[in-house]
Amino acid sequence: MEAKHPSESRTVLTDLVLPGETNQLNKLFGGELLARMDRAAGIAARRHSRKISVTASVNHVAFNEAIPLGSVVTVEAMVSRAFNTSMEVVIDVWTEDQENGQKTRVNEAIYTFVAVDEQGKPTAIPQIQPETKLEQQRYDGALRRKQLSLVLAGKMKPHDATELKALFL
Ligand SMILES: CC(=O)SCCNC(=O)CCNC(=O)[C@H](O)C(C)(C)COP(=O)(O)OP(=O)(O)OC[C@H]1O[C@@H](n2cnc3c(N)ncnc32)[C@H](O)[C@@H]1OP(=O)(O)O
Repeated sequence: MEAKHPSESRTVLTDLVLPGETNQLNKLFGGELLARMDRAAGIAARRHSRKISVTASVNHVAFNEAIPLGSVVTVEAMVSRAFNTSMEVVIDVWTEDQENGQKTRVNEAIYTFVAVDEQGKPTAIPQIQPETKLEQQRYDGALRRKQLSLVLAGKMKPHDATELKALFL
């Protein structure tokens, strides 16, 4: 399988924050944002793998800034690294000043998707070749994050997490 670039999976969803999607403070519900991020990340994973792709893990979410009612919110997702059957997808969330168009990065998240066949069995995917400096940084950190996620899920022994150990030794 030929390697692909992160930009080939780039997925951008832009939508408003409507009244039914906010809490008592008129800010966007965290769960609504998680759903938007999952949708964008799922499309990005499918664009990379061209296979059915399921969410295996939400590895990191930071709600850095609340998003007010009426905001224009852009969710941008891109595969940062592909392993055998799994992919790390990095998601950036932006709001847009509707007067001057200036964008502010308000949230970020990292999800893991797994490509599966019609029976739900994990299946091989193309590798990825980063092109930009940011893509290279995200690629380089992805194995460490994968190992952390697997250790936390009880699917890897801490002793086997070589990348994680390298941080401390
Ligand atoms: C788009 C959606 O929202 S889909 C709906 C929500 N998601 C789901 O319903 C998924 C339900 N879960 C599943 O179907 C299964 O658990 C799967 C397909 C995700 C994984 O199946 P498993 O039997 O655990 O497969 P397996 O152990 O072979 O792991 C497959 C890959 O996922 C990786 N993986 C599994 N769990 C995790 C985790 N918690 N964190 C990071 N990576 C993980 C493995 O390391 C492996 O990666 P690799 O092949 O690239 O090295």
